[in-house]
Amino acid sequence: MSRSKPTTDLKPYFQTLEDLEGPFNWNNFFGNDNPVVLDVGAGRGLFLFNSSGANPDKNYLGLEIDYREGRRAATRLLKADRPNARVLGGDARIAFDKFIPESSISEVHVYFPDPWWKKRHHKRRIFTDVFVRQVTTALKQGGELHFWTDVEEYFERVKNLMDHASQFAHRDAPEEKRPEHEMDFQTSFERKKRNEGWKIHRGLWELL
Ligand SMILES: C[S@@+](CC[C@H](N)C(=O)[O-])C[C@H]1O[C@@H](n2cnc3c(N)ncnc32)[C@H](O)[C@@H]1O
Repeated sequence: MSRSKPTTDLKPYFQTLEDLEGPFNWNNFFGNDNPVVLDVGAGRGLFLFNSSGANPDKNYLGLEIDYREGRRAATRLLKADRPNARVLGGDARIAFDKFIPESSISEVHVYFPDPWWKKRHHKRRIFTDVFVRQVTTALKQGGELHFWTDVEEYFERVKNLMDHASQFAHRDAPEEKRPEHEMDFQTSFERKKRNEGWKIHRGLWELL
């Protein structure tokens, strides 16, 4: 993982938690009051890129602990001139704790988080009971939590956590379609995993 300093020419598309002070004021951050969507572990930013283009009336913020990946995602957004999308370098768990105001987020998306296969490493997974509490605090009423993974055991664990989160209602995830174009997958990992033939488990919950 690369934690080297960001190149400043990517500002404001890429900034790090160290560069900023929390909690954010979204109007100052994005320059408008449009709904804010978070992508936790944004990777190379395909979701940010496609969704910010398709929904110019929403603001997108990717949280990415690997600065090199985050810069790559931000470069894509800079080249496409997407004023409604940004990447924040740093640990999403710290971002939720210190930077994201309560009841201010419309959607949280978690796509293919690192599975940390070994049981003794499961505590390093991003999606834990603490994370559910952080997302509950961050989301507005009616806000959505999207979670996709190819790891069945991780999905079952998340379903179990969400079954116990009484503030959330389970909703049907959108129907799975195979995009015609390789750039139209939801994320780079979706493209990779589906091309390898893996089944994708998809969950959607709404904050009541
Ligand atoms: C397997 S990749 C998936 C990337 C992307 N969501 C996709 O579907 O293509 C998981 C990503 O989560 C990032 N990540 C892991 N832990 C994180 C954390 N605590 N905060 C922010 N990003 C994290 C990793 O650096 C990596 O880019």
